[in-house]
Formats: sequence, structure tokens, C-alpha cells
Amino acid sequence: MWRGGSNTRTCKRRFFSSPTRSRHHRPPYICRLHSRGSQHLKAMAEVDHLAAERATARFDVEEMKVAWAGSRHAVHVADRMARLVASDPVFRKDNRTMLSRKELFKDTLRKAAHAWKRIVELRLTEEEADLLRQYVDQPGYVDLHWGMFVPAIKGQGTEEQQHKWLPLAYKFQIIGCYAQTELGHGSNVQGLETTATFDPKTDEFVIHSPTLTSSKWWPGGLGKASTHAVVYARLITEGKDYGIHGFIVQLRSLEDHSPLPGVTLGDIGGKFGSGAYNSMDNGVLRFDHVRIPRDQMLMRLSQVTREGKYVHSNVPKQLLYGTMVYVRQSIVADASKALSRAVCIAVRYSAVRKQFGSQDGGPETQVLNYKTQQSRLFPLLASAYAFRFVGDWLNWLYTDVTQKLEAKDFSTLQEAHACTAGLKAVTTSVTADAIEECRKLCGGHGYLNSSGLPELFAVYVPACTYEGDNVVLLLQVARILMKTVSQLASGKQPVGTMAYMGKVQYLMQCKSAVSSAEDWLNPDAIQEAFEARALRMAVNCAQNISQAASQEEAAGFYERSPDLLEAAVAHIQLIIVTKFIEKVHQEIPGHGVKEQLQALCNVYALYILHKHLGDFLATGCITPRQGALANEQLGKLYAQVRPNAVALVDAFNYTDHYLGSVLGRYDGDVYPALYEEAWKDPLNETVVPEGYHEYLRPLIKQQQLKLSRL
Ligand SMILES: CCCCCCCC/C=C\CCCCC/C=C/C(=O)SCCNC(=O)CCNC(=O)[C@H](O)C(C)(C)COP(=O)(O)OP(=O)(O)OC[C@H]1O[C@@H](n2cnc3c(N)ncnc32)[C@H](O)[C@@H]1OP(=O)(O)O
Ligand SMILES: Cc1cc2nc3c(=O)[nH]c(=O)nc-3n(C[C@H](O)[C@H](O)[C@H](O)COP(=O)(O)OP(=O)(O)OC[C@H]3O[C@@H](n4cnc5c(N)ncnc54)[C@H](O)[C@@H]3O)c2cc1C
Repeated sequence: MWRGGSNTRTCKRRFFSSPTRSRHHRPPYICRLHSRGSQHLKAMAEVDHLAAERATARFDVEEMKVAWAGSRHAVHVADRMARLVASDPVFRKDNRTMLSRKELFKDTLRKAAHAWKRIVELRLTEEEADLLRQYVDQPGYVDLHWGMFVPAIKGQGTEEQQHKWLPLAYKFQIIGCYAQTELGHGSNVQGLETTATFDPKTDEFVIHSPTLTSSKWWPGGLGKASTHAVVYARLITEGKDYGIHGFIVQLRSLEDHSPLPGVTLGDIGGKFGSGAYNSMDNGVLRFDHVRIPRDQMLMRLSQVTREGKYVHSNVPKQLLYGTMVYVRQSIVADASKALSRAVCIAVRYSAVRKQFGSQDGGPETQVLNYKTQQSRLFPLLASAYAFRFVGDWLNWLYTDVTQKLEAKDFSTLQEAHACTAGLKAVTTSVTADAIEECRKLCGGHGYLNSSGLPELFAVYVPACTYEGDNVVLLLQVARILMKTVSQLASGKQPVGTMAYMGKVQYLMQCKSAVSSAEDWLNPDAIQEAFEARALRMAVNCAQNISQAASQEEAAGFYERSPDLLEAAVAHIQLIIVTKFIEKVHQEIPGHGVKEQLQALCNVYALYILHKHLGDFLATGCITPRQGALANEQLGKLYAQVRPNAVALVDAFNYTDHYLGSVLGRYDGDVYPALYEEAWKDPLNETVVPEGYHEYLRPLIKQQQLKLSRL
């Protein structure tokens, strides 16, 4: 009966109804846990398996938390919001990868509603509310509502339009998304096909999807949740196509959520990974001559008059792309969060995990002590810090440019575009690859969902594509680099992050003075090598393009685009290194904090130099010997980081809830957690699996029968 009986009875039921028997069948460790109950678990949680690691840190972790978060206030608020989320059972997420798509989506709606309830009840500030949503850590329609719909209205709506729509959005009386991408075009925004044709008879726009490929496809929150969208469509008036513009369109009834007449919409289907981005209802949308009032065209940049006349304000057309610029800078800030989570898991687990080295019965070696582990992991740790600081700087730049735009100063628009596009591309590509590397650094256990790494990767990796495919964005940077190089001859001095190109005479011929490994600790030596490499790569590309004299410039650019991509990456890496060096030059309080950041800055720079040694050598910035010295210094830096590694990830100040990883637990008590987690899998709900009677038993019996006949 027990073995062959109903396989739908759960283990839980059996354990409680027949303790003796269940103990017999239940894995021994679980029995021990349950018999001792929560007291035992509590006692276990008090053991800090990483205490010895924490004791070797040579800096003040609390002060490093401040350096990471940006201020004492930021640490305090983040801490409060993280704990608020972690202690609320509604925000539980450990079961997420086991939910069906429908359950996961409903769970997301529930969490979003509960988060909003808490935000209102506790009267949280905008800063606190943003953090709370971040710690809920589940992609959902609210990301697009707050992250793109509201900013699009703020950036492209007139005062009057903002006055009308923003209060509705702020109180969730409407839910909005950002509907730009179509089935046929995403990267090429000018190629979008949806039309918005002005009808002067009724003072309305007619929104229409003329082809299958014009169907809106991908917008997050569109599939099931949104009532409204900012829709990007070709504006046609007086028979003329004026290109892409934004329109506020209602999609669903505010009474029963059904699609409005002429609107067809739904979810586009399951996406990569279990759990992960499947909590988001990315959607498809088609319009069949849907009419909206004229005043629902976002009219800050250009207008259509009552008579149907098109009027463009005296501002650059690219301001239409402002929402994307805003989100790209947020994505850079987000990269350091995702990367630091993965690194935190891999560092803590590497300190716990031991393999080999105990021939004489002594302790085995912590895998974190292997030089190969360090050389793979510490550059990622350094990158997390580097991205954090360049993200802060980019946020400053964005705010500065926005203020200038308000004052009708458009001089820094190109700089904002190049920096947001390039940094978004480099930081997301590195982070996605780094999460996967962290999974490998955790060996087999990293492949388990309970490590948190597979889901983190699956959620993160589309960042390389959304908000602009990374290659497309880097080519934008390359174009600006080529423009800047071409202007050098005319004596125009480049500004902002391109200013170094003004030192062209020097940087094209300088030779690095490094003669010992320690010389690479000099920030000037690093800065010079990175500047010379970036400039020489850009100039080489420009020369190659112009030498293809038979070709048009655009054709030359197309031909050389793989090299241009590398030149753009070199330029962006220079920005990251420069901003890290500038950060370390600042006053940084706290015992040993500045020294640790200095070491990480050097790790980041020398790792990039080592990884891209080909570029540095090919452009003649450094000699092979100097390259070898950089690698030698890198090894010394890894040894310096090693005793501080666990404390450096503690400084991220992540709760176990937010990390969502049995391998990255703060207390390092990994094995009982892994063991316990396994038994939560739905497959373990029954001892005998479903399907046994249909498939396994007949197979075994058949074989037994055959054998018995022999
Ligand atoms: C939503 C969450 C918000 C915050 C949370 C942060 C945390 C994030 C975590 C999770 C959130 C996940 C949410 C994901 C949501 C995803 C949304 C989307 O994907 S929305 C769709 C995004 N689509 C794109 O990015 C499309 C990319 N394509 C383009 O941007 C353009 O087509 C282009 C590639 C730039 C080309 O444009 P175009 O053909 O018009 O022009 P060009 O000829 O190339 O250039 C003409 C000149 O314009 C300049 N330019 C181009 N872009 C800009 C810009 N943005 N700003 C300023 N200037 C720009 C360009 O340099 C040319 O200049 P000149 O040479 O003429 O001087
Ligand atoms: C998870 C997710 C969420 C999204 N959310 C939204 C949303 O909320 N709203 C919205 O409007 N959109 C959204 N998008 C769409 C997203 O913005 C686009 O997918 C993205 O801009 C890339 O465009 P594409 O899909 O057309 O790629 P494609 O351009 O078709 O890219 C395909 C390949 O072609 C290459 N390529 C394209 N053009 C060039 C070129 N000029 N030179 C060299 N190579 C090129 C690319 O590098 C890539 O390798 C989302 C996408 C994802 C994956």
C-alpha cells in the first residue's frame, strides 16, 4: 500500500499521520530539522560560517556601505525598505520558479497591489517607494508604468497634458505602458509603421496598424495589465508623413478591463527561463482605426493645430527619444545591482566551498583560495564597484543635461546620448556574462534554481537587447567618435568625455613610462594608456573609412563596423576607468575604505588592460613587457583583495531575501539550506512519482517478465 498505493498523497500528510514510517522514508537531515523545529533553525542561523572571513577584513565595512550606497541616509533607507520587504510573507519569492505562468502573473499582480497598499499606508516617500519596489524584485507592469509611461508624459507632454494625465497615473487610476517596438521594427525607430492620421472633420487622430508587422510587440505591461499606452506612430496630416510621434491611447475599459472597440491585444508568450521575466506581460497590440482626441498627441516638442497644420517647436527632434535616454541611465545603475548580487553569491559560496588539498587529513582548500577562482571572480567584484560609481556619475550627467534642456541649452545632448547608450551597452553585456560566470564559479550547485543565479541571469540577459540592442547603441557611440575625430582637424576642441581626444598630438605618439609592476599603480599611467588606446583605435577607424576613397562615408562605416564597435568599447571603458579614478581621488571616510577602493580600481583597470592586451599592443600604447608587468601587478592585487573579499560583498548590504540564494546566505550555512530546499520541489511532494503506474511500473514489469522467461 505504501509503495504501490496512491501516489497523490503528499509527503507532508504522511509525515504527520505516520511519524515512525515517515521518519524511515524521509531523508535523515530533514527529520532532524523538523523534530527540533524552529528553535533548531534559529540556533543554526546564529552560527556564522563566514566569521573567520569577516575577521580578516582590513577596513570598516559599515563605512564601505556608505561609500557603496552614496550616503549614510541612503544606507539607512535601503536597509529599512529591504527589511520591510523581507519580513512580509506576501513578498515571498523562494517558490517563484515553481509557479505556472498564470500563477506567477497573478502573484505579480498581488505583490504590486500589496506594495502599493504598503506605500500608501506607510506614507512612503518617492525614494522609499522606489526602493521598496526594487526589493520586491519581480518584474511587472509597475516598472513600465513608473519607469516609462510617466516619464514619457513628463518629458513629451505639455504642461496641460501633464496636469491632466499625471495625477491619474500617480494614483493608479490608470495604468500605462510604453508601446514603441513593433513586430517588424525595434532598433530602427524611424521604420515603425503604425499610423496616426489627423482627421480635421472630427479633430481626432485615427490610430491604425496597417500591416501585420506594424503590430506593437514587446511592450511590458501591455499584454494584460495596462489601461493606457504611450503609442509611437507616424504622424500624418494634410497628406504628409511627419515621422514618429507619441500619443496617449486608452486600450482597455476602466470599468471591466475589456479592450476598447478596434483594439486587439494580448500577451506575446513565454520567455527564456523559469520564473524570471515571465512575471511580465509583454504584449501585442493592433489598432483598427481607433480614434483619439487631438489633444492626446504628446505636444511638447511639436503640435498639430485644430486646422491640421504641423508645427515643430525649435528644439532638436531627438528629444523624442528622451524617455529612452532616461531609462538607459537607470539601466546602468541597475547593472551594478545585478552584478553585485551575483558576485556576492559567488564570493560567499567560494569562501564556504572546499575542494582538494587534505592528503594529510587536514582541512581542504577553500575554493576562494585558488588563484584561478580569484582571477575570474575579483575582476567581477571590481566591476560591480566600477559600475556603481560610473552609474552615479551618469545620473549626475543626466540631471545636468535635463536642467540645461529646460533652459533651452542643447549643447550636451550628444554627450548624454553617447554616454547613456555606450554605458548601457557595456555594463549590461558585462553583467550578463558575469552572472553566467558566477554560476560557473559556484560549480554544480550554481546550476540549481535555489542558487538564485539561473533566475538572475534569465531576468537580466534581455537588458542587452531592450532599451536598444547593445550593438546598435555602440554603433551610435562610434558614429559620434568618428564625427569628433573628423572635427579635430578643424581645431574644434572636444568636450566632456571626449575631451581627451583634444590631446591628439600627444596621445598619438606617447610611450608608456611603466618600468616595474608597481608603476601600474600610478593612476596617471593607467589613464594615459587607456586614453591613447581609445584615441588610436578611433583614429585608425577614421583613417580606414576615409582611405576607402571609392566608397561613400556611410559605406566605409558599414564596412568597418566590427572595428568601430571595438573602438566604442575602448572609449566607454576609458570613461569607466576615469570615473573610478576620480572617485578614489575624493575624500572617502572610514578606516581602510579608500585603500580598498583604490585596490579595486586598479584591479578593474589592469584586468581590462590584460583582457584587451591585443588592442593596447596593436596600437603601440604599451610594450609586451609592460603588458606582462600589468599582469604581474594584477596577481599582487588579487592577493590584497583576498582577505577582504567577503567583507567587500557584505558592504552591498543585501538581505538574504533580496539575494534569494542558498549559496549566498549571509551566515554561509549553505549545505543544510541546499538540502532543505531540495525537498520543497513539487517532484518531492510524492515519494512515488506521478506517471509511475503509467510508464515506469509497466516497463519494469515487462523487463522482469522477459528475464523470468529466460
Ligand atoms: C522601465 C524601467 C525603468 C527604470 C528601471 C531601471 C531598472 C531597469 C530594470 C528593468 C527594467 C526593464 C524594462 C525594460 C523596458 C524596455 C523598454 C524598451 O525596450 S522601449 C524600446 C526601446 N527601443 C530602442 O531603444 C530603440 C533603439 N533605437 C534608437 O534609439 C534609434 O533608432 C537609433 C538607433 C538611435 C537611430 O535613430 P535615428 O534613425 O533616428 O537616427 P540616426 O540617424 O542614427 O541619428 C540621428 C541623430 O540623432 C542622434 N541621436 C540618436 N538618438 C539620440 C538620443 N537618444 N538622444 C540624442 N541624440 C540622439 C544621433 O547621434 C544622430 O546625431 P547626428 O549625427 O545627426 O548629429
Ligand atoms: C524583455 C524585453 C522587454 C521589452 N520591453 C519593451 C517595452 O516595454 N516597450 C517597447 O517598445 N519595446 C520593448 N522591448 C523591445 C526592445 O526595445 C527591442 O527588442 C530592442 O530595441 C531591439 O530591437 P529588435 O528586437 O528590433 O532587434 P533587431 O534590431 O531586429 O536585432 C536583431 C539583430 O540585428 C542586429 N542589428 C540591428 N540593426 C543593426 C545595425 N544597424 N547594425 C548592425 N547590427 C544590427 C542586432 O545587433 C541584433 O543582433 C522589449 C524587449 C525585450 C526583450
